[in-house]
Amino acid sequence: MHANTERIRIIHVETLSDDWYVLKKTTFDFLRANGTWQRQSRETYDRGHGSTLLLYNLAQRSVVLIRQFRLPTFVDGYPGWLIEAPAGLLEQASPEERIRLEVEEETGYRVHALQKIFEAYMSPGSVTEKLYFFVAEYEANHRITAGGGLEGEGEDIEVLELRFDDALAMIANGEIVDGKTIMLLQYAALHLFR
Ligand SMILES: Nc1nc2c(ncn2[C@@H]2O[C@H](COP(=O)(O)OP(=O)(O)O[C@H]3O[C@H](CO)[C@@H](O)[C@H](O)[C@@H]3O)[C@@H](O)[C@H]2O)c(=O)[nH]1
Ligand SMILES: [Mg+2]
Repeated sequence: MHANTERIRIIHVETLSDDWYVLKKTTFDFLRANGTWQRQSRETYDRGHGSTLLLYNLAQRSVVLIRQFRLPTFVDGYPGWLIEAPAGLLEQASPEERIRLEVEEETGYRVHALQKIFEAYMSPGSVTEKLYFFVAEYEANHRITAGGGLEGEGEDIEVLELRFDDALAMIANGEIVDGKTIMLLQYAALHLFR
């Protein structure tokens, strides 16, 4: 088989929207496994990469999550308030640097030792974004502000400290429907709270 890059020839890139983030339509020739070329076009939405982190406390068997309004889920017919792990877009910073700032801004907790666990494309058919996943232990006295996010950016974030078993049950009963948060809680069930 041909090297992967030899199987793709970009023909044309059109910017459909360039406002807050960038939506492009790319036409390309694709060499199929059977050796024939096929012309295709796909839209890609580029909002940069992001990072997310689960704060957990083993002794208390608890985690810290946030609740915030997410318009895309609202326009899809969901009530709109999602329970999530804190997360943020990288904006030129490193994933680790960014998540420390973001967790503090959103939850009020200062992050001490953190551990990178994996990276994942969250919606690879349409969105270019890759998310960097971290976990970190927290203690009550690591909380240095109320958190809540940046009012000037429209953020109005509620901080939730939950029993880990309740958080897991909320995946099963549909109260937690955010992909990154489900991945972090399941990682915690497999590797942290045993
Ligand atoms: N004006 C305007 N502001 C926007 C728009 N889209 C996002 N913002 C603002 O941009 C900021 C982004 O906040 P972050 O905390 O950096 O990112 P996030 O929205 O929490 O995203 C995180 O979670 C996502 C969902 O899982 C991830 O996709 C993303 O990578 C990141 O980790 C927020 O203040 C948000 O209101 C927009 O279209 N217009
Ligand atoms: Mg955020």
